[in-house]
Amino acid sequence: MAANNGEDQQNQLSGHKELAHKSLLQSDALYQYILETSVFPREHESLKELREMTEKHPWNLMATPPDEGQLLRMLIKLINAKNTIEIGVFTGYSLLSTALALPEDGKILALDVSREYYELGLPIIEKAGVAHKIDFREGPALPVLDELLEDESNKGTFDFVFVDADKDELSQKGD
Ligand SMILES: C[S@@+](CC[C@H](N)C(=O)[O-])C[C@H]1O[C@@H](n2cnc3c(N)ncnc32)[C@H](O)[C@@H]1O
Repeated sequence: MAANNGEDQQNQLSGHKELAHKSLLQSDALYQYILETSVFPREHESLKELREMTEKHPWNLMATPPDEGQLLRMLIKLINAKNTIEIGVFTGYSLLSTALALPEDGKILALDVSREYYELGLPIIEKAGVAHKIDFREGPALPVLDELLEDESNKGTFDFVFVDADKDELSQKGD
């Protein structure tokens, strides 16, 4: 990763404060320490670019924080996931984390009611060379999941699902 200058670091610090509200950790200072010493040094340069672009968006608090992005990456690698579903893409931070963690022939069915959000991050995803792994579909996730469930041939084909939208309703589809 390229070394940060002072201004870059200042920008990152202001980003931490907003992201810390979503963290499981109760202490902003501890969260910031973890980001600086463990998360940011391991963050892929395309994820950094996407995160910094998203921080300027009025709905930036919707974005997956970078520590969770790394957890996703770890889980995907641990189970050797190949075929995944993501529900709730926004600008694509978790989607890009997943795409980077998957093998070259890995696939993500990515669902979001807004293509507009997805297209904000798409140029960065394309530059990272992983757009071919993504099948983005615009619209509510539930009908797509129902369709997948109806088709018996889909049984056992998905090995990882990240639900980051409408969790109450969609959790009923967890089986
Ligand atoms: C918390 S954000 C997702 C954050 C994203 N995972 C990231 O890494 O930045 C929730 C997203 O879910 C989308 N959404 C809300 N309800 C939905 C639904 N029923 N089906 C699909 N997407 C939905 C919203 O448009 C929004 O982009």
